[in-house]
Amino acid sequence: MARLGIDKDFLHEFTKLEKPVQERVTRALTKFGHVSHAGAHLEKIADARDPRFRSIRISDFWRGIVLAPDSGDSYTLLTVRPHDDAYAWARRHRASVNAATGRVEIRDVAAVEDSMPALSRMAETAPTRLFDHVKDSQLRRLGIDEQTLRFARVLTDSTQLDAAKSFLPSNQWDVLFGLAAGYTPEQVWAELAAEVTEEEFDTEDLDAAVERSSDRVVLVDGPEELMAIFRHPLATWRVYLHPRQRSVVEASYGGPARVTGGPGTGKTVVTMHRAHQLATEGEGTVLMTTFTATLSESLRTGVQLLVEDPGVRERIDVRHVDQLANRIFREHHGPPTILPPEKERQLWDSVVAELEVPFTAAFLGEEWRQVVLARRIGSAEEYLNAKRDGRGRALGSRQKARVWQAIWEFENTLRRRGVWTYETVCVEATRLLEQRTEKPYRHVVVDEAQDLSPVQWRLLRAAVPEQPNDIFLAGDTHQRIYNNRVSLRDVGIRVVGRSSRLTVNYRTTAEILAWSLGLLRGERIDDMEEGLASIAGCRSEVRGRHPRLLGFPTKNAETEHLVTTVREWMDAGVQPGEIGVAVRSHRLVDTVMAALSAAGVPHEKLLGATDGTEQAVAVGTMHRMKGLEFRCLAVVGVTEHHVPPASAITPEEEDPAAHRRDTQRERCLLFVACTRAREQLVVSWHGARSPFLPAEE
Ligand SMILES: Nc1ncnc2c1ncn2[C@@H]1O[C@H](COP(=O)(O)OP(=O)(O)OP(=O)(O)O)[C@@H](O)[C@H]1O
Repeated sequence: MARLGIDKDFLHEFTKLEKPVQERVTRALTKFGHVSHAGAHLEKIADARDPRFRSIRISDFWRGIVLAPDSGDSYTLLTVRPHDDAYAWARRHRASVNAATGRVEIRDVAAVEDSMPALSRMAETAPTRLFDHVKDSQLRRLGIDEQTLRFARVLTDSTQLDAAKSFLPSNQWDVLFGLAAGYTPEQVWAELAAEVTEEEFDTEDLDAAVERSSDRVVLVDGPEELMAIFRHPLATWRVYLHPRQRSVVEASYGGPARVTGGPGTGKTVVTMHRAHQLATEGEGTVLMTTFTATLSESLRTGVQLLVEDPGVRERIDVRHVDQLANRIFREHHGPPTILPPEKERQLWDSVVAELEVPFTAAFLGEEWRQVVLARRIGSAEEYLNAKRDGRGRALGSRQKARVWQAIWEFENTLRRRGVWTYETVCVEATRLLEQRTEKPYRHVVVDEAQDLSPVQWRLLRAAVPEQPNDIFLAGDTHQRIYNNRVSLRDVGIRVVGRSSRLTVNYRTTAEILAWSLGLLRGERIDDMEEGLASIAGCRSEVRGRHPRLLGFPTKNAETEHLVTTVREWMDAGVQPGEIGVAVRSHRLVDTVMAALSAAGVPHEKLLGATDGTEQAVAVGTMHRMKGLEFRCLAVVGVTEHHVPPASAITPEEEDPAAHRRDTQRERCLLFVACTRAREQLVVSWHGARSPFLPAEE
């Protein structure tokens, strides 16, 4: 029976085809998958560059190009194009097997040949060449074949290599990119070797190479699987993991492990696959968790898509961390009466007034969370001796005694009234779990780890016994958007020696990523292990438009322009659901919604997770944007005094450390918003621009 494979690049192309063409493709391939003599549907192409290319009829006007190896029975769809274009593609491209990885690769041979004469001429007069420092034998060992070798030898600078990204085989381009970026051949080999076995590959056996190429070809078992892939083509992660991601997913760890990486590097994808893997191993229930309801909702959708076996799916419990605390609490005490945040603030105010302590309610609330709860302090003595890292304002012992008095009064009032805050529910649930010998979970997998608070980490630690593969966490401290900071070590989670970093961004173009990274330049950001985190090396290999920065005299002019931009995107074929508008305040959400309404543009307020299938432009606060992505994104109202808003920043004179921390958090929030854009980003303001934006260029 024939096996159909779909090349990853085609899935990206598929999303951009018009609906009727997509339907034709699905129909043609479903028919193809049904017959036992699949070859019967394929036609030889007389002048194809690669004799193993065949064409498949999609409609009168459209053709697909399929790779049909000489032996074996697997067929891989490489591209679908208008008739003439498809044949032209087949005349330019060739498939081969990479000697180092044993995987299939496709290259535009004609483009390599066309660019050689000019590059050779330039190289003749250049004093040095890009790869002078690397021997031929080293390049060959890294999988560079003869044609790419000749090409690499005439390169004189890295912009020429950048331009070759679109036509060289991608694995080989990656190797050259690494070497040009200053990595030694050994370092590049170490990256490759982590992904492949030390096996001799038969570079003629394309069929075996297709089987090995799970990073670029998905082999489809039957029409239903094919339909599922085409229904969610953007969920390419469902079927593909980069080998580096796969090694993180499949590793066995002696204890807690974590993966870090900049935005869009696939951390969420990795956590879902990790949960799937652990649930498949079947040692017990996997808790998959994060810090908000919206995010856990999108994890749940992802898990449903990814995990087909209902038995395995049942072993993955997706819930956000406060939900877990609430569940454990209820099991023992029934539902808690929660004191809402504004009431909590009033309670602090009344404590301040009653005891006449010289501190603000905000200061006391933060001291309680970040010192008392975070360090599990239960007595005045413990508080007097406690480290107060990260708390700006120094306190003498008499001041500490007064703070403690206020905190004691606050906690005592909660007890007396029988009310709880989210934090105290979490603390109580942790106490209950610590008493249990039977823990509710065998594994815990955490996404967006940077935003969990110390009390939440303690809860998770208590929910799973300490053993191999107990906790797996993914996060990026550059994307922290709440005030929670933690030292993992302090909460009993040691990941030393079990940390991996992902560096390739799959979401955003290189232009958008580079510009967004510039927003954080110079910031010192912790790594949750008492050191500093680095985002160096985070890169995207997809090129696109530069972000557009636009200032307007008035808010009206800015929103009018936003409407025009959204219309232009839609006219260019972008679906409304693929467009997002991010703003800092709820009030601006309403303004933008009103402007889109008046213009008749379909839109909706972002309340929960979205997978881009809604037929409406998503408008939401920057906080709501976490974990999402949009093909085109406008970040609006990035105006002085609005980003950051004065209300979100502790005045410097009141507490310089808190001021720095708040400012950094707001900067990170803008960074998170901007890195949600996949292809196009527009950042605008009215009046003076936000101090976070680079000054006029
Ligand atoms: N190996 C891969 N090949 C192709 N696309 C990938 C791969 N891994 C991830 N992606 C895609 O990249 C995008 C970003 O992935 P994901 O959301 O997991 O990143 P992240 O690191 O969690 O991002 P962030 O921290 O910004 O929320 C998604 O569209 C995902 O489908």
